[in-house]
Amino acid sequence: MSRIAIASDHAAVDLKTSLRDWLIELGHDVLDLGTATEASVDYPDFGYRLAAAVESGDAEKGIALCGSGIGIAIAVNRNPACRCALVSEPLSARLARSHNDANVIALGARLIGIEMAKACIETFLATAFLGGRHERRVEKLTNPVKEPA
Ligand SMILES: O=C(CO)[C@H](O)[C@H](O)[C@H](O)COP(=O)(O)O
Repeated sequence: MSRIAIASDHAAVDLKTSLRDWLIELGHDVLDLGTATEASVDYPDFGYRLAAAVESGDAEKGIALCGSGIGIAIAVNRNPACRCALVSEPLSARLARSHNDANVIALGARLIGIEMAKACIETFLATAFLGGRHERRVEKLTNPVKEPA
């Protein structure tokens, strides 16, 4: 089973710990990149750390968490190796994989409960990229065109 990196700021540390333990119980290889306590930290540091793990191949997929999920999603997406989708329900998690080939999802710990977070993650991990017409579009995300058609 491929490795999953998980990272959060202080606002999502409790949810991260619960999700990490749940994923390990399910048999996943989980790389916990912090934070480890409720002491206030800056979400970009953890978003960049998670993105670097995906970029290097240390992890195939990532789960990024902060209070809203917004800040850490922005941070992860600063790394061109990552396509991070902020999701709050499983349909978005499925579309993020099937259409966008997202390799990271972001969740807002102050906005969703643990059961919804688990449902999003299960769908994210179980859904394959559809390819086809979506391949061309994802390629344009990887290599942005300066003058779009
Ligand atoms: O990045 C965010 C908002 O886009 C996250 O929700 C952060 O977790 C949040 O900003 C942290 O806020 P705090 O008041 O410092 O706990």
